Amino acid sequence: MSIQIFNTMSRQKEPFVTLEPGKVRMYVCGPTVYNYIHIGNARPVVVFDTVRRYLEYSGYQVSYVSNYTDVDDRLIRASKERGLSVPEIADQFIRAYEEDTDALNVMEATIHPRATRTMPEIIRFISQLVAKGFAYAVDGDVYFRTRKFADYGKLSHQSIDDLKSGARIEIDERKEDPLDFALWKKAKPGEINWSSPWGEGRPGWHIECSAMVEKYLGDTIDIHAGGTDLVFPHHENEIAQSEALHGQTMARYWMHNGHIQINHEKMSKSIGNVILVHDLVKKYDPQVIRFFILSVHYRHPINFSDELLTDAVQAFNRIKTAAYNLTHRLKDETVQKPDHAIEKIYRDRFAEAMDDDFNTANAEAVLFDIVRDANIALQDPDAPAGQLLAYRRVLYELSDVLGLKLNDSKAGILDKEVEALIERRQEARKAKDFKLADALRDQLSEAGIILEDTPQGVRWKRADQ
Ligand SMILES: Nc1ncnc2c1ncn2[C@@H]1O[C@H](COP(=O)(O)OP(=O)(O)OP(=O)(O)O)[C@@H](O)[C@H]1O
Ligand SMILES: [Zn+2]
Repeated sequence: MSIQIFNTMSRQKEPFVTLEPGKVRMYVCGPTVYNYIHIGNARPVVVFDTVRRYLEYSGYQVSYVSNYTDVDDRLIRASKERGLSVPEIADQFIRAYEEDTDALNVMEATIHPRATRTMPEIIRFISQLVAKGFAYAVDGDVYFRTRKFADYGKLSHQSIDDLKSGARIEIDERKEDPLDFALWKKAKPGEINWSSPWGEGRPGWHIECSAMVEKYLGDTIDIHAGGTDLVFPHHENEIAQSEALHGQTMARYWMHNGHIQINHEKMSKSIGNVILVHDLVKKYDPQVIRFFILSVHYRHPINFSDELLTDAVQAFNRIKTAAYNLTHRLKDETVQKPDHAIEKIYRDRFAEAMDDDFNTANAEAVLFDIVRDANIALQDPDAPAGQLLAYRRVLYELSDVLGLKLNDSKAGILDKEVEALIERRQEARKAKDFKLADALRDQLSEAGIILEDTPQGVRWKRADQ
């Protein structure tokens, strides 16, 4: 079977066929860099990094572009509040983004363009839209003439008239039509700005992406991706701008990840219900966070809870422990030849899961199949080394495709994870949820952690120390 991708445009899975054989051009809408990223923002980063890794594993050469939106209203507001310039704020949070995504083992993008460094291309793009009659300038602003683009609404499956009646659109006297959206915004006094044929100003958010896609990947690309909140209006507007100008399909496959929610509400900076990656990595191994994000199919929502993360600690620990035990058992072996037939079984199952619209939940289940079978073999003192070596190799290989690092120099659970589990157990006891408290004690004991309740609090040690 070939790779199948669920395309938001057609609302169905389609066989993946690239524009150019063996090559993938992929663009993922990146963060607006005015704050730390939360676990919701981390989801598209991890998911599409995994898509990229799997495409490369399958033999494609991938050009992966992900932008930084480094100027917009929120950056301007943050700059005023903190008395720093917009580029200073952007630099700070680009660094923070790099740190967080490095921790999550996200591969470096082929190119990470910044909107503010793409200004000549953005201005030229807008000028060409004006020249073609798809945009008009009013008093220093420039708007896109939405109704002139006949396919508007095709990605979000809405007609222009539905949009008009349903939309929360501010009435703006200067626009010809309420559906028109800004390509260029006139600068307010003292605001950061760039010179343009329409005066000093800055670009709208949507046009940045159209210009960066065109500059770095071309008029038609293979995959365009982001969170599902970007379908409308962001991606709809990108399509309108790019297809109006180029007269050809902007992207062949549109992929959108579901949201991470808290209490069934989207995690979002504007609501304030966020859990920052920056904070979460202090409590959990970043590999566990990545494992957790991939444990659900990317299109499904995830209702975030500490409980899910502590389950992930436990589950990921089983994989690391098996990897450690295999390495330990094989360390005196001189046999170099793995049992290829065994490797193939799991590789095929893994490919079947990932070919089916990147079903990482099923792909992780294949890792657990390996762990289960390897643990059985490890119990057998006569298990052939070639078999154990195959388990070890395929476990590492497939974990690596998911971007999961199995550091087997030290088996098991990290100190900070033990502390997170203990903290949760204390909370459970305070809430008189003794069932959960006991379950957490069992979970820790399975991971080789012994708890001792003392008048000074909980002490813990490792069984093997
Ligand atoms: N709760 C979430 N779950 C999954 N993806 C999300 C979530 N919130 C934002 N995203 C995605 O994160 C990426 C970065 O977007 P951006 O920096 O513009 O965040 P944002 O939309 O401003 O976040 P917020 O909603 O918190 O303000 C986008 O692809 C967006 O779809
Ligand atoms: Zn975009």
